[in-house]
Amino acid sequence: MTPKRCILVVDDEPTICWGFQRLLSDAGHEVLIASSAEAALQIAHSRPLDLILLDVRLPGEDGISALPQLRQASHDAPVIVMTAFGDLETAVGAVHAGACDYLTKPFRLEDAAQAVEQALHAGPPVQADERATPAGADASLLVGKSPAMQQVFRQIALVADSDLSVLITGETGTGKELAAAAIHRHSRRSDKPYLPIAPVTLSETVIESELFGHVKGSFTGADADRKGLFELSSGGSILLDEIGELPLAIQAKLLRVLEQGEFTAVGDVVPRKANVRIIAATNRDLEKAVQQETFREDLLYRLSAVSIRLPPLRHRSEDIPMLIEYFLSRIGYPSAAHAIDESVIEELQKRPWWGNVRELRNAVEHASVLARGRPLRLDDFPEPRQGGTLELAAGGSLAAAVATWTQRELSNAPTDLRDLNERFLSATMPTFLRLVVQHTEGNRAAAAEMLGMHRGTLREWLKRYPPETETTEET
Ligand SMILES: Nc1ncnc2c1ncn2[C@@H]1O[C@H](COP(=O)(O)OP(=O)(O)OP(=O)(O)O)[C@@H](O)[C@H]1O
Repeated sequence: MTPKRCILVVDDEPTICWGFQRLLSDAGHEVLIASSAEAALQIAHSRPLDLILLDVRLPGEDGISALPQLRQASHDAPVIVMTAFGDLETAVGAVHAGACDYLTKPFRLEDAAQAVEQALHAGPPVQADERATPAGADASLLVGKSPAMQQVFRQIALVADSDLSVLITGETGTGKELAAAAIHRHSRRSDKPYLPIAPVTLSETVIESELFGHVKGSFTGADADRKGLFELSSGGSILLDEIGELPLAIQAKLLRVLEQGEFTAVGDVVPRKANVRIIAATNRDLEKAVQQETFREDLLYRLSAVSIRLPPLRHRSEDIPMLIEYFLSRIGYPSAAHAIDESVIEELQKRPWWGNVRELRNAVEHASVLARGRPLRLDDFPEPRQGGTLELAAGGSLAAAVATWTQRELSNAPTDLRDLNERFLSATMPTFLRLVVQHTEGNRAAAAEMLGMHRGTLREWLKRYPPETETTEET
């Protein structure tokens, strides 16, 4: 059992203070309460503290700006910051100012108790970071206020400054690439290169040379030495998107980078040092890929030292109003904050958004073109992606189904039909591709051959129109 410690709770909400008082004194600790940063500072100056739980919103000085003084006055006692409605910038700001953890309200008491125990047992306190938190460039903001996104912000903030590799998982369009960029932006490597790369778009032979470079004469056409991405991003971070699609031979080389911090360029014998933080992203179930022997278990183990899961939009529909406003203001829509009625938002919140935030962004942009500055109506929005199917009535022909779909779309969108082709493909391709790949028992190479296309093209299509069920990698 932890020896008795002195814990200061700084919050102006009596219920929170009361909750902590009970929880922590039941665990045998002494609990002090302060309802403002100023009062907390007085206490910190007057007696030794083992831990501070600090709210962000306080009546006078706010928690984040008081944090450095509080740490100084308490001789670097660990601080856990608490906030309602934190965004990523607040979470990162708290960690940079020296917080050891970050709790978003409302939190479960068990989670708070766990954070307290971890903080009390943690090693030497983190040093405050002098860097100002860089404000995210508009298009790189990770927007959300749902508890699930708050967890994501917390994880990003806690992991950003370390050099650990991070695995980001989540369905297509959930913001994995944005999360990876945010990790780099808030890390100590932020002034060094950040190179996102999706090996899936490259042919297998090119991937190795792209990642690790090659020496002159190592293959036909290699008429000069060429640096790979690992060298070009030296000191920075690399995002390996669609990591689940990486060929096994390259997986082995990547494992070497992770384990030994070195790699060898194609055609070279001398190993080179890698100073790159690896962030990987996937929408595939890598555990399943390990079972199917298309992904190395040791690599998965290595990559997922920290893993962040981005929740699908349908599980956090409370983020939809904020995201709509954000996308509207990004395109400069007039009165973005009031451009859409509550009842329309409620209808949009009921949709499944299989393409997640990307689908929502496209839908908002589509609706804004139709609405031309007036408030957005539900019929300005494209039809939801119905898991990608065209409904074929019993006995009906494919042509009849296509005709019904097309007529409906044409009448729904009287003024803007620029993305009609894309919507047709989104409605049909996921089913088409799923059945073709199922037919070849998951063998994408065979599926590509059957369709008379390059494997890379099929990969692109599968990425763009993901089938609803998983397929296995080519053999
Ligand atoms: N939380 C968010 N806030 C703002 N924009 C978002 C958010 N999540 C996603 N987006 C936007 O949605 C689009 C898709 O995001 P992103 O490319 O990061 O998704 P992804 O999960 O990497 O998708 P994929 O697996 O298909 O590569 C981008 O335009 C991105 O800006």
